[in-house]
Amino acid sequence: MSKTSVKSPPSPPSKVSSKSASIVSQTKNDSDEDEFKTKPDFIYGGPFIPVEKPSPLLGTSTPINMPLQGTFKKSFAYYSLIERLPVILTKVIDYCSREAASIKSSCGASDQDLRAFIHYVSKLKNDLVTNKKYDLLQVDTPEAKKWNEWIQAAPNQYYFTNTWVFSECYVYRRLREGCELNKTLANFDPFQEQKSQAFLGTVEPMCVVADKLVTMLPESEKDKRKADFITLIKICLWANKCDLSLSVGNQVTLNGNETVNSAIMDPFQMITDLKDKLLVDDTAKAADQIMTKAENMAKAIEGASVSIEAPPPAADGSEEQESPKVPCPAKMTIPQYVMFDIVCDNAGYELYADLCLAHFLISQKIVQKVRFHVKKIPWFVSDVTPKDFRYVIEQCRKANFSKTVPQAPKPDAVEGESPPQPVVVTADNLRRIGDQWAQFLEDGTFIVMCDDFWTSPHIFKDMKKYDYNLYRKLQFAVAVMFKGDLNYRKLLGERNCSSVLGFEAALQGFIPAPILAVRTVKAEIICGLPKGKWDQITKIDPDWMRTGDYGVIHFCAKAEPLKAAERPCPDYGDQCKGVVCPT
Ligand SMILES: O=P(O)(O)OC[C@@]1(O)O[C@H](CO)[C@@H](O)[C@@H]1O
Repeated sequence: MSKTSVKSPPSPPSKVSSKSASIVSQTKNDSDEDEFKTKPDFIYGGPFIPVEKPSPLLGTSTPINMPLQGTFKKSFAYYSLIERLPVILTKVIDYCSREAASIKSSCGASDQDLRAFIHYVSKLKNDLVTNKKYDLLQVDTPEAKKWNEWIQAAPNQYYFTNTWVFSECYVYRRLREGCELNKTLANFDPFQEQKSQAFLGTVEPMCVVADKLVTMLPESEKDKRKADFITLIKICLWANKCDLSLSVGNQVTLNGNETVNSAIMDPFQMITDLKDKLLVDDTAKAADQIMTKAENMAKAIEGASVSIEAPPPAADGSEEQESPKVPCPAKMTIPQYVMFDIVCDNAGYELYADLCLAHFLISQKIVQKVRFHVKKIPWFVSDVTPKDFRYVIEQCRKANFSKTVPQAPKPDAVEGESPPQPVVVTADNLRRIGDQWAQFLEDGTFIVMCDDFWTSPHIFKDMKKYDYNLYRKLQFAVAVMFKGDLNYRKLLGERNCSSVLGFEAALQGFIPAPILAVRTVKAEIICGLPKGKWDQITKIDPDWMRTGDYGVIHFCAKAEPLKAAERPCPDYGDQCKGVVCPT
């Protein structure tokens, strides 16, 4: 393991690609790529002599066991900070200038409001590319105060030399602050338009999936149920290719941006086609163990509800009964429902795939509820917010699509045999399942949650420390599925662990419930590979970890047992009326 120091002094990053050079050159004119010449802050009476400071950046990739950070110039973290994130911010500025009229009218914002926002984002971008020290947040909310505490407690408060995940999350949090500081823009989502466009570009595969999903919904026998469960997890996996932050806001299609009018875009075919790109496949284990655990949990809940929900008649024999008992979440050791949790990633087609899996789990009566964890604020361009969640369901309900693809005659067709029927894809089933999802949302079968923790910079092994309540909530789930690359990085602690390290060890103790990690590989961090696999793929394509072309599905069945909580329940606190609560 390298002993590289990560607490280096700040300096502007030294190397930029041609694409982002213009961004950096606004504030930087270093001619030497590897040395930084900076001006001293002030010299009494003397000339301003360039002073050589050692570069805090290193011309290497991330050493094993080091945190991912912009310090390492051959890493994707560095590339992302110097190239992707500035382009994403530039696109926000361009969008606000181009669409100023419509933004102003939909938000009720003035010219001045929008100008102030653009100015804020420009400064943010400039601070990022010149590796300035983080500014504290200015808004006065409890959540912003916490952010300021985290910033001040960070061992390194500079964009390139702090961990990549902290700097990226900080940028998206600041982008939000740019809106919060202007009342009229408080609900403005600068990525809304990109997300809507992305949705509309994937209606065809949605229709194909809907047509198949409806055949998977009627309660089926065990083997078919397991096979369908596995298929839907894989649909969820490859849906993670649709990520607008990786493409810096450009639209992505499932089949690599190819527009093929002569064929149907079939996500089920993709599962077969990409079989060799799935590097870890724990789906069979996950399906078996989740179904068994869910069954056992359902029995335990049934047993417990007899004793909790049916209080004995009043002692004096009167009709009056005690009020229904509410189990205290802090003391509860058996959940109230069999629940499957999804920590969502991208909106649009990826969320659609998650909803299909959720629908299947409910229809097969494997679980009783599905909780979707989404982001409270716009995040990493395409991450799901509560508004995006409603949008996807509403769009499915009113989708309109029809495509007919003639089929080529079979090569061995005999004379006079009628040609094969054309394949017709419509949105009929898509609308049906959309209606059902709206109903699930209304009756509480689907629950949307947006805890602040998901938009914090913390890795998941620290969840207990920073948000014990959320950790406790996750413990009630039969399993938690974490979607996407960013969640994967947070699961593995944003550390470049050995690629052969087992998934359970890589989680570093974060196992509130059995964990299913479903992610296409878009950053240089991975675990659970067979020995030699990493070298083998790297020889074929040195950039394979940045493309999203490969995938992993890990499952860790082991979980921390659900015991009475160490702390009082924050939901009820002093007002607790729970049967098991001692107060
Ligand atoms: O979480 P997702 O949508 O699968 O991927 C997010 C992503 O595109 O952005 C992050 C860096 O900006 C990386 O983790 C990854 O490349």
